[in-house]
Amino acid sequence: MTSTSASAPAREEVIRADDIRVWYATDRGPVRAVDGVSFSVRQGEILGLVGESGCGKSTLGRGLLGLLPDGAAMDGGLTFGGEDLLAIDPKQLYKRRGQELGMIFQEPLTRLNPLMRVSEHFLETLRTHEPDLRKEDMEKRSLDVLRRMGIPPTRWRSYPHEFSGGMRQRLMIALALVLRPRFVVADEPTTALDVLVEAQIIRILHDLRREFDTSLLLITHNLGIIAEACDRVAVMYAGRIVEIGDAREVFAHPQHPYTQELLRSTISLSTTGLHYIPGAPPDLVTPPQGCHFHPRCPQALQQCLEDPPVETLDSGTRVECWVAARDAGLATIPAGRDEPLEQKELSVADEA
Ligand SMILES: Nc1ncnc2c1ncn2[C@@H]1O[C@H](COP(=O)(O)OP(=O)(O)OP(=O)(O)O)[C@@H](O)[C@H]1O
Ligand code: NI
Repeated sequence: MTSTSASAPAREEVIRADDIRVWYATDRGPVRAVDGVSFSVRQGEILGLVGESGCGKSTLGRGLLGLLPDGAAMDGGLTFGGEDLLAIDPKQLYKRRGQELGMIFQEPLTRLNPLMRVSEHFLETLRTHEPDLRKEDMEKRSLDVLRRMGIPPTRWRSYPHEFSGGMRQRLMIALALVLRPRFVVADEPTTALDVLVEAQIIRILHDLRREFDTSLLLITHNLGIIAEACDRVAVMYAGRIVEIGDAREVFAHPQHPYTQELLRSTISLSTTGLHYIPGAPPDLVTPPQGCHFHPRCPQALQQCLEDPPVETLDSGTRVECWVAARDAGLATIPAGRDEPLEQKELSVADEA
């Protein structure tokens, strides 16, 4: 099913993020939604991005494409197809590279114009980004992508409201893919869809990779989708990527306590529904010092009040955690700092 990136030959990096930060200006001060994130995505690779609500996943995805809303600011290094994009105003990025960058949004209805037919959506998109294409070629290419998404040519002149929710989502995906982007961010493409559509979308994502070598950042709450669709997975917590590695490896041997808790909560929700991660992600105006997860971490030590080291293990997994680094023999914790941390937040949440 899923091809493992481990056995595939090393491939060209399509996008590389270096210490990316994104913050929103608010009355209370800056919300540090993405707080120093580094990773790359190779050609044809599907990287999953998971984490609880409010951890900064959508902000990161939008930042990579230059699609941040007003009031957001970003810095750090960003390379796309070898070109250094640091110098480019993030807001210009989408205009310049829009054809090579695609975004599949969470809520298809708000992105489709109810007054425009399917045909007009496609032709307008192609005219904007590939004005030299002949109209008949635009039509041919659009119909081909629609067919792949399971939308028959007879719907070419339909309006968005004539489609079911699942079909509209596929319409959105087709619209993003008609430009044959090299890198696509899909933000919760399967939320609110039934299992059948979900399976279909996963298949389409695989087709896409096979045919066009598209690279994908797939944002989802659904760890099942990550397991089925992704080569690698990045786990985000409070603006940081706390763990990133081969998807199978991370699922089999999660290193960060947050990843472990996330996996436990998913497994038990689908069986007994008993386990959840106590507490909630922090306010990103004033995140906790040291490891941002320490107030909720069942394994937290005194040392976790200091910024955790970023270590790459033999398995290739990169993890940001004192306990994981110590257990791998990559960090020593000073005597006296290895006592468990008193967990006020956990006991409060457990009583609730
Ligand atoms: N326009 C905005 N202005 C101010 N703060 C914002 C804005 N958009 C998002 N945030 C804040 O930034 C943080 C990260 O939000 P983001 O939507 O990126 O998280 P997420 O991981 O995608 O969450 P979800 O899983 O719910 O989609 C949150 O604390 C959120 O409240
Ligand atoms: Ni989001």
